[in-house]
Amino acid sequence: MSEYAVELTDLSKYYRSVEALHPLSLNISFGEVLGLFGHNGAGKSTLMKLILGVLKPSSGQLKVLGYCPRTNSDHDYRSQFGYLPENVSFYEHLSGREVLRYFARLKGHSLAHADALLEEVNLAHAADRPVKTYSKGMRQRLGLAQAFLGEPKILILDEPTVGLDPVATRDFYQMVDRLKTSGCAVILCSHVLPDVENHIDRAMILSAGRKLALGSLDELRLQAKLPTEFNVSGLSSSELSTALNGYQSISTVLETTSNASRFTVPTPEKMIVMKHLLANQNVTDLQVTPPSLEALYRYYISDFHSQSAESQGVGHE
Ligand SMILES: Nc1ncnc2c1ncn2[C@@H]1O[C@H](COP(=O)(O)OP(=O)(O)OP(=O)(O)O)[C@@H](O)[C@H]1O
Repeated sequence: MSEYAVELTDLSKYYRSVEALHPLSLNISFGEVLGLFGHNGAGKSTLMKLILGVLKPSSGQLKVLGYCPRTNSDHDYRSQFGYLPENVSFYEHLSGREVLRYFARLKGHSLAHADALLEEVNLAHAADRPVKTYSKGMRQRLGLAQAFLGEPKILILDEPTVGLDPVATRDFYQMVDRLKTSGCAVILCSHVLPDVENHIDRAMILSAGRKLALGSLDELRLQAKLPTEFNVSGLSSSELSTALNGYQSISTVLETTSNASRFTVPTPEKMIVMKHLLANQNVTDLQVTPPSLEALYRYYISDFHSQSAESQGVGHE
């Protein structure tokens, strides 16, 4: 068994003259969930298809579960992959159970596991109805059950929560958390950033095929130096200034009412500001929110675009 589930060394992909993936090096560990983010056309699907072995790299090296996914067609190797494409489609006249059992046979997994998964994605009640009668969310749940078949060692999910209701979304993330605990490496691509935030170990942001950021959210927060937001209740704005004991000079007020304020402070000063506020007996509520994944995403993307514009002389006299 190799040390990493996925190992990329200077991997690139061109479609004729279009550089869809600039040379990228990246290791993904077993039991790690990597969030893959980027605007439309950033190269996310290209990267996922390279890892699946569907596309041939233009240059560089790639190992998945220790082997090159394009040259290893061994059945036991392939059956360790789980994949949910962006647009799931199934044989419409088959029932959900028939579809899932069909995939279970293809992958060499037990039919009992297929039936258990139908329960897990909450489709048991519709398992024997033709897929053509399924709603969008039900089709997506069937797609997820197909991807989760056979406890994969590498799971690649392209927009997994599209069409899912909030309960199904929560159940989905519980399944991801469980697979992660069992040592599965997960690559999760989503545009619904607030949902993903609590379930990934690292985030990678791509733009025009280039890696703009890679790291845990804490690492990216440190790197981006984005401020932390505070919501304080129980103090007027002048009482807040006194409570902050001099730190009001580094804070930026976003909103204030007669007895509540929303403001930001530089993240390295977060603890000291919290201590001052907690020591104040008039404070009735305090919420501290670190920069969200969405804020980080916006930061890295706009930073990249402003650098590109600068290098092309856009926006300058
Ligand atoms: N088969 C193809 N032939 C030519 N160019 C392609 C092909 N597939 C993708 N591209 C180009 O490669 C780049 C990356 O596309 P890719 O599909 O990987 O982006 P993506 O990040 O998955 O986008 P989305 O969020 O819209 O799914 C884009 O410029 C796209 O136009």
